[in-house]
Amino acid sequence: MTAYLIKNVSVVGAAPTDLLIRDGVVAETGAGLTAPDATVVDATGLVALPGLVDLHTHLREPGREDAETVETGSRAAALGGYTAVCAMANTSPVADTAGVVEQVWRLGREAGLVDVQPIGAVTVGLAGEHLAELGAMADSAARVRIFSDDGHCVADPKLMRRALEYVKAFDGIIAQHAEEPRLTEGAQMHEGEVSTRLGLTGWPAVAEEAIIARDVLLAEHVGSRLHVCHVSTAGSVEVLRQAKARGVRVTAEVTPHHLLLTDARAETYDPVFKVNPPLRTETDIAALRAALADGVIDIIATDHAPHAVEDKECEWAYARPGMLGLETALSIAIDVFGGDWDLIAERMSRTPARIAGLDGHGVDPAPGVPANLTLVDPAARRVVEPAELASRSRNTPYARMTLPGRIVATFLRGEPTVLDGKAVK
Ligand SMILES: NC(=O)N[C@@H](CC(=O)O)C(=O)O
Ligand SMILES: [Zn+2]
Ligand SMILES: [Zn+2]
Repeated sequence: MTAYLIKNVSVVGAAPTDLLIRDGVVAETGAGLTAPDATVVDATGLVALPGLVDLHTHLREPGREDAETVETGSRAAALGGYTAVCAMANTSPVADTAGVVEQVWRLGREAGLVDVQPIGAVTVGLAGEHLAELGAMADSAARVRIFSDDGHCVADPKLMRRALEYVKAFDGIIAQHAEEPRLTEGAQMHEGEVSTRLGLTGWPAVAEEAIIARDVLLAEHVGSRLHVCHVSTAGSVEVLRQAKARGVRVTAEVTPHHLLLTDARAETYDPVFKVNPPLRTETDIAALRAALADGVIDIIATDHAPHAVEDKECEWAYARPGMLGLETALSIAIDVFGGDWDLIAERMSRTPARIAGLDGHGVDPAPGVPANLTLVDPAARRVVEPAELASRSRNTPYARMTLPGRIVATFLRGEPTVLDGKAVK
C-alpha cells in the first residue's frame, strides 16, 4: 500500500498542516512532516474535508444500466468528493429482498470507488401494499438500516406505522418521499404563479407538508426514526421545526437543486428542470437555506437521478423527473454557503454518516482515523460540461454554468480514487 504525504492542506478551514496517510489511516498530522517512502501531494491552497456521504443516490443497477451502473455512479461520486453513498431501492427488480440489496452491495465493493450502502424498499415492488422483507434485508450481508420507497410515497398511514414499528427493533430508519399522491395527480411542476401562466398541472406544497406532518406524528407515536427525503418547501421546514422542538426522532435532507433553482426554470420547457419534488420559489429557497444553517434540515443529499436521453430529451409532460447531482453538489454548497467549511463538513459528511451509521465515514482527518477524505480547491472555477461527466447520463441542470470549487483528490481508506482531478480507475 502506497503512503501519501499531503503537504500544506487546510483541514476543514484550519491553518495549513501536513497529513501522512499510511495503511488506510491518517498516521500523522503536523507541519513539516517528512516520509521518504510516501508520494507527496502538494495541497497548498486546498481544503481537506472528511469524505462526503450521500444519503440519497440513484445508481439504477440492476435494471437501467443504460442510465447508470453502480460503477459509473461510484466514479461520479468519487469525483464529487464522496467516499460513501446510499443507493436507493427503486431499481428493476426493486431492492426489496436480501438478494437484491446484497447484489448492489457486492457491485459496490467490486467497483471499489466509494462505499455503496444499499437502501431497502419499504413495500414489495414499491407498490405500497405489503411490507417488504425488512428483517431479512437488515440481516443480510448488506446490513440495511435505511428503508425507502423513494420515487413513491408510503401513502397508507397504517403501512407507514407498521414500517416505523418494525425497524425500531434494529434502530432502522424509514426515509419518506413525502408526496400525498391524491394531491399530485397529473402534476408537472410546482403549483403557483408560473404553473398557472404556463398552464401546467401543479404539485402543491401542501402535498409534501401534509405527509411530513402525518409522519412526524406517527414517528412520535411509535418512538421510531423518520427521515424526510428532499424537503422542498418553507411550510415543510416549519412542520419539522415544531416536531424537532418536541423531540420527535426526525431528520431531513435538502438537495442542492432545491437550494439554488426556482420554478421559473420551467419557462424554458427544458425537461432537465423537471424533478420530484418540483423546483419551488425564492421564498422556499430562503427558508431551506436558513433551515440548513440552523440545523432544522440536517443534511444535503444529492438525489442524484440519472436518466437515459430518451427519457429526458422529450416533451416536458413525458420526461421522467430527476437530475444528476453527485459531481456538482459540493460546488453548489460552496456557491450557497461560501467557505463555511465546518457547516459543509457537518451537512455533507459528519451528519449523513451518523444518520446512516456508516462507521469510519464522516470523521475529520486526525491521527488514527480511517483516511476517507477529499481535497478541494476552493479558488478554482469550472464550467459544467455534461459530456465530460463520469455519470452515464447527461441530465445536469447546471450545463455550461460556471461553478466554484474543484475536487482535486479523494481517498477511500487511504487509497486514492481521484488524483489531479481525475478518477484513478
Ligand atoms: N427525484 C426525482 O425526480 N426522481 C427520482 C425519484 C425520487 O427521488 O423521487 C428518480 O428515481 O428518478
Ligand atoms: Zn423522492
Ligand atoms: Zn430520489
